[in-house]
Amino acid sequence: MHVHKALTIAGSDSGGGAGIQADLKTFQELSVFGMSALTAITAQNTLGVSGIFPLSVEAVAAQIDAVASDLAPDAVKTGMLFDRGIIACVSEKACLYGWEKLVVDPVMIAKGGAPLLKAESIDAVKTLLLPVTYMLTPNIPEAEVLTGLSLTTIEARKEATRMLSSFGCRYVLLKGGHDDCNEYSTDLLFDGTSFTEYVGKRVHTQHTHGTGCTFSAAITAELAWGKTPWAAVDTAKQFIQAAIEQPLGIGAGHGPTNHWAYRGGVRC
Ligand SMILES: Nc1ncnc2c1ncn2[C@@H]1O[C@H](COP(=O)(O)OP(=O)(O)O)[C@@H](O)[C@H]1O
Ligand SMILES: Cc1ncc(COP(=O)(O)OP(=O)(O)O)c(N)n1
Repeated sequence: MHVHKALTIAGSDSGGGAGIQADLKTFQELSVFGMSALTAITAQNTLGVSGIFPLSVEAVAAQIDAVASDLAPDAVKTGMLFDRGIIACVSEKACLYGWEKLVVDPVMIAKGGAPLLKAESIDAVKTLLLPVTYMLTPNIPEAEVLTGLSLTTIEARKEATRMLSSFGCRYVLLKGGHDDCNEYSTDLLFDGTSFTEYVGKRVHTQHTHGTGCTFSAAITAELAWGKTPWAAVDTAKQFIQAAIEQPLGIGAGHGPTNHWAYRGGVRC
């Protein structure tokens, strides 16, 4: 049996809906062996983030080295990286270990407003991380911060993906979840030449905590299986659509998505 393996470098969400927890649940659901390097611990639930405790660069580097030197991930993803030191460390390790399939979800701000990336580190994302990125998966506000453009039209979004691609990443997937007034939630994949749209019916729900983490983890899992970027995004889109359409309804605030839904639902 060939075991497909993926590594997530991200923060812990104690509430289990986003971060490392969402990534590992998604890997498991897609039959990928999940491994992790924690960047920070957050005290978090469906009502918001009440504490952030970053780990040292040494701690992050040691986890990555332990995994990469022995377990050779087929694909790697990043989530909350918090500061420039951790971004620089991930960039160095990507070069050192020759990661070809590095998915970067440029997590900046949690839905409740808590900053998960220091504002002064945004430049490091562009200069250190994007040149080693295989697929970048920004949401609309993150793409606006990275490009300085206002992304209210489809033409502006295409322009933003072109600009992001010029920073060095191979593929850019601009997510449409924040396009709230639209009946559909459409994601745009740019391969350096052409665009592919992934369209999902918008679900009117407050249970969207961790959508970005779950979506990028599903893409990473499919890449670990050796799927093309287009096929990986297609499966991930089905995964996240099911996870949003069949919420668990737990917690008093923005509840998590349902990581069991794509596979057929929760055990009763
Ligand atoms: N309400 C929704 N209905 C359907 N799909 C959604 C909804 N919200 C987000 N998505 C999808 O979830 C994925 C994550 O997108 P998004 O929520 O924009 O990311 P993030 O969590 O990083 O802000 C995308 O495929 C997006 O289209
Ligand atoms: C530890 C941690 N990492 C990332 C996020 C953000 O996740 P995301 O998928 O963008 O979901 P929302 O925060 O937007 O619901 C997080 N909250 N915590």
